[in-house]
Amino acid sequence: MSTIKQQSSPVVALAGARKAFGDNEVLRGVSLSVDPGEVVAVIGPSGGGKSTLLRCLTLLETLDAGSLSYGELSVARDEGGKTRYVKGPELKRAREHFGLVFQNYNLFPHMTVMQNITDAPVRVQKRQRAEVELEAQALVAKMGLEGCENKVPCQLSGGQQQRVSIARALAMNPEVLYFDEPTSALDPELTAEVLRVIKALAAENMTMVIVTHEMGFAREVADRVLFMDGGVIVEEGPAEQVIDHPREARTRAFLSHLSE
Ligand SMILES: Nc1ncnc2c1ncn2[C@@H]1O[C@H](COP(=O)(O)OP(=O)(O)OP(=O)(O)O)[C@@H](O)[C@H]1O
Repeated sequence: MSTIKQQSSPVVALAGARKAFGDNEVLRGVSLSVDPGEVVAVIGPSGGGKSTLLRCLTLLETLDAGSLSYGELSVARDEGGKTRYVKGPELKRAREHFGLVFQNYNLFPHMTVMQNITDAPVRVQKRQRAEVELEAQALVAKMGLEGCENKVPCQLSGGQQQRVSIARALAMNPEVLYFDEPTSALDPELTAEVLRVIKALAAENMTMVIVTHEMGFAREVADRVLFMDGGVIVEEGPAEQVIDHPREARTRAFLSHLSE
């Protein structure tokens, strides 16, 4: 858990987010603001809208209504109950604010570990290859992946692949890193190594929003826990409150069905 809190504007701010798929209203007025260095865990039952929230925050889905900004950049504005997005170079700039780590790693299968990590900084950010490779080498070490540099994903364990995908996201120098159930495809021993890496990032004050079913991990790492159900944030606060002493009956009912 990060201890140093800075007084500055939020890294990301979402307000009044609404999203429906046909008749299915998946987000029904969600607001979320994340400060620099803050770690937010999002928990809740299946189908509650957690992944859709992340997909809207990362511009993989568009909001029907509501607004979204990254730092000073207003990415999407609510105009009379309908969301309008920035376009072209501004949209591209918006994408540079965040990184996303998926449940199933989403690595390029034909590329080596180093190529997976260096591809986007060189190709998208047009940075110098030599400088990017130096940084990538440091990320490989930080993720405990020494010796894997020239391997392709199918030669790695799931835990190693997920650590490559974290390194790949960090290589873009994002201001906030989003995780969508980063360990749900992993066996328990491989889960531990990925959680250790995320905890180390939290200790370095990396701003993160983590959708997770791991309650013990959420308790340890999160400054704030959001409980989402039915497309709304039902309860929000420190882990001691939301996980250990939930006030809301819906939160209590969900947690009582989980084994840690
Ligand atoms: N692209 C889509 N098209 C249609 N319906 C969708 C789409 N994406 C999500 N949904 C629906 O939105 C609802 C919320 O799904 P979402 O994946 O956001 O929930 P979740 O809380 O992340 O659940 P889980 O913990 O199971 O991943 C579900 O009813 C789902 O079927």
